[in-house]
Amino acid sequence: MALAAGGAGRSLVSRRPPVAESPAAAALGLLRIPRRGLRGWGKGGIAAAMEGSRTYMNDSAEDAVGGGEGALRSKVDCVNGSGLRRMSNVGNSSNILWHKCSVEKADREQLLRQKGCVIWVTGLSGSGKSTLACALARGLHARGKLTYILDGDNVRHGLNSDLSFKAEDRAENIRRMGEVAKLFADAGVICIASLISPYRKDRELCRSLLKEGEFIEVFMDVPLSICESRDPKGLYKLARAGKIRGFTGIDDPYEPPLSCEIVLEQKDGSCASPDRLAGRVISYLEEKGYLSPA
Ligand SMILES: Nc1ncnc2c1ncn2[C@@H]1O[C@H](COP(=O)(O)OS(=O)(=O)O)[C@@H](OP(=O)(O)O)[C@H]1O
Ligand SMILES: Nc1ncnc2c1ncn2[C@@H]1O[C@H](COP(=O)(O)OP(=O)(O)O)[C@@H](O)[C@H]1O
Repeated sequence: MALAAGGAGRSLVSRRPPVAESPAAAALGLLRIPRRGLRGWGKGGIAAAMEGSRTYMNDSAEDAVGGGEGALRSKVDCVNGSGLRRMSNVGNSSNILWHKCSVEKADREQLLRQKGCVIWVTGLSGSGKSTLACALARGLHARGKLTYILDGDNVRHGLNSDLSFKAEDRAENIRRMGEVAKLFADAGVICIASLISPYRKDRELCRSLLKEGEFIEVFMDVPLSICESRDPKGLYKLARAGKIRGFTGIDDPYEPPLSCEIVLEQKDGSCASPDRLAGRVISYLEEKGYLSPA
């Protein structure tokens, strides 16, 4: 339960032992719970401190105030900011509170004996993204690693079914995929996101959601002529006939990465098998330590 300062904050103060404010904590908008105990702080002063610092108390802070040795450690945690947190305004969401849990990414990674990350596969339609994603999932599964594929086509069947292929909808499609992929990585899963993601800035935005090294961009570097000759869904044919407008590579741009972690090149007469391509990505993961526990 998160209690807001003001009305709810005041009622908390009147029910609970009081909390002190230090200048540094005030500057950070945090409240400090003193080691020596919680007696002797006037209700009015506490309420003023809470209002002044726009600080809020969550469950763990309330538990910490409950007393005992264990609680003292929790109180120190509160000082460090794990118990007391600031309300945020994010986008159109106001007064929201990040709730932290003591079971964290590293714990899940220990359990799974791997590191959560995002393998972002980008390329033209027909470049082999989905095929690579499957080969990769198979290869990693065989090694006992937990993966999940977020395929552009598939996610457009549900979560992203409200989005078209115009530029702003593609951007939103990619942003949502990036956010979902980030959640999977946080779960400790090796998330394979496979979508055209044609615009550089949208891919960069997704990269920026993750920690350094956790976003592994794989470019399916396959010439349009090969993709078009494959045309497994007949979409290029329809696009050339003007029956699909804004088709990537035909009348909508694809911006290849300027620098990315892995380039899987396929040229006429030198197409490595999907398993071989997947093997290159697996070797990269091994080298970077993603297949071992945190
Ligand atoms: N206009 C247009 N341009 C490109 N692709 C189109 C279009 N219309 C439908 N399709 C089909 O949708 C699949 C691409 O979806 P994505 O979510 O990966 O696209 S994007 O990242 O938002 O650009 C893509 O799948 P893949 O062939 O697997 O890439 C196509 O089958
Ligand atoms: N490495 C490869 N070598 C030869 N053909 C491939 C390879 N990878 C994929 N393909 C073929 O190319 C076509 C498009 O592959 P797909 O994975 O659906 O591409 P995308 O998801 O990028 O649209 C399919 O017919 C698939 O069998």
